[in-house]
Amino acid sequence: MTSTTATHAMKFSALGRTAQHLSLADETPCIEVKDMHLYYGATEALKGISMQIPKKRITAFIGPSGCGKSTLLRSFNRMNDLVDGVRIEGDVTIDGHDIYAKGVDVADLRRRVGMVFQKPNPFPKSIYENVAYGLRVQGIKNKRLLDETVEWALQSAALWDETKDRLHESALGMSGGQQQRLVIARTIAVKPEVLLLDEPASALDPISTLKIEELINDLKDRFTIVIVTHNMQQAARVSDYTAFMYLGKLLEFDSTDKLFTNPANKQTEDYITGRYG
Ligand SMILES: Nc1ncnc2c1ncn2[C@@H]1O[C@H](COP(=O)(O)OP(=O)(O)OP(=O)(O)O)[C@@H](O)[C@H]1O
Repeated sequence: MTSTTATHAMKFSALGRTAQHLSLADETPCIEVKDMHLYYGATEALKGISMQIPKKRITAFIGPSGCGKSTLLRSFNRMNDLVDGVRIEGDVTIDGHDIYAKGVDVADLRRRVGMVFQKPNPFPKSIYENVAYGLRVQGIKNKRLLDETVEWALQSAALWDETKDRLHESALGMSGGQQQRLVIARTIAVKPEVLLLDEPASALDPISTLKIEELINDLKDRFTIVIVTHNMQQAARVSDYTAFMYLGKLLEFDSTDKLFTNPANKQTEDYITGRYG
């Protein structure tokens, strides 16, 4: 560690974690992005992004407002396709499959690559029907399978104990934190491979935020997780790897321990030490 980074970057104790000694070189890639450019009309929002997001790890995207974090995240399940005037160049593959290839079933892609947004968005239905929703869309009618999957998803989302006696009550009667965990349960009920989380805790109180962070940690053995967060302490607490973006570019991507304690890039260091943002 150089004297500059020892002075200015965070210390492990400040990260609230022990060192993991992870390295991207040892990981199996899940999402591979090659020289990706994304334009909203004439505005180039992503300027040649290349990265390999590791499988069954938690990767955080950090960077100042407007640097392209959400745009990059949304390109992994083609949510940007819904925006008028978007143009994309470059390649994105997930488990080796080009997700922008002709003939890709986008609905199936979005089942495999689930997404959770900042604001909890439960459907105005019962807790049970929220979680069963994706299965019903797939045509599954077997009650036992539905019951088992709903229980599994709610257990996985650390919500079963709170909901098992009120499964048929409206999801809209839950607290914001419970609603967000319900949305995560709904997303994982269809057994996706990848979970995209776009600032999933930023609308929640500190205790609900902590529960979401614990939940993300519990899920990481089963899913590849990518999380956008404004909260650097949160990135440091929950993620294995962190990508720092700035003005549409990926400036640094490394293990979270390395990026926060010994960043290679001066702009990364300025950002994580709060000099701009
Ligand atoms: N639907 C859209 N139409 C046009 N421009 C957009 C759209 N969405 C994002 N942009 C622009 O693309 C750039 C990147 O935005 P994006 O939301 O991806 O950044 P971000 O890093 O996630 O920001 P924040 O942290 O504020 O959410 C910004 O300049 C933004 O104004």
